[in-house]
Amino acid sequence: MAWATADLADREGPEVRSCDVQFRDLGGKVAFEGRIRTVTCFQDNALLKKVLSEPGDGAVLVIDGAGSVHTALVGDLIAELGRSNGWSGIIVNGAVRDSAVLAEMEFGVKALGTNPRKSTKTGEGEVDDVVELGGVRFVPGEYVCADHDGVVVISEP
Ligand SMILES: O=C([O-])CC(=O)C(=O)O
Repeated sequence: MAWATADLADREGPEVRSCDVQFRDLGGKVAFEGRIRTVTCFQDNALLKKVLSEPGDGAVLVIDGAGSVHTALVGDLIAELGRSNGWSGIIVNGAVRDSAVLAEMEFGVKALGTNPRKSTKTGEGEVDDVVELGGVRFVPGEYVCADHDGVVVISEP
C-alpha cells in the first residue's frame, strides 16, 4: 500500500499527525512507509545497529538522537544492513554519513543532516519507547508514511 502524506492530511483534517521537523531526504527511496519501531540514543549507534540486524518485516525505524548532528548515527553499512533485513527505511532525528551512497540505495532515509564524525558504540539507549518529534508521537506498532512532503503517523493502515 502506498499513501501520499498530502492525501492523509486531507483525510484526517487539521488533527493530522504531521511531523513539523524539516527532515532532508537522503535515501534513494523518498516515499516509504511501515509499522513504527523506535530507538532512542545519543551520539551512539550500537543499539540501532543491533535492531537493524533483526528482520524488519517492512517496518520503519524512527531513531531519536535528540537532534544532535555532532556524529553520524547511520552510514552506508548500517543502512545496507537495514535494507537487506527488510526494513523500509529510517527517520533520524540526528545525522547520517556516506550520503552519496545512501542516495543510490533502495532505502528510505530521512535525517536532519550529515556529519562524517563517527558515533560511539556503547549500546546505550532504549528500544521501542514512544518518541516525540515535531509535535507528533511516534508510537511503536502504529504506522508512519514518509514522502517528498513530510512524515505522517496514523494509528492503522
Ligand atoms: O559504523 C558506523 O558508525 C556508521 C557507519 O559508518 C556505517 O554504517 O557505515
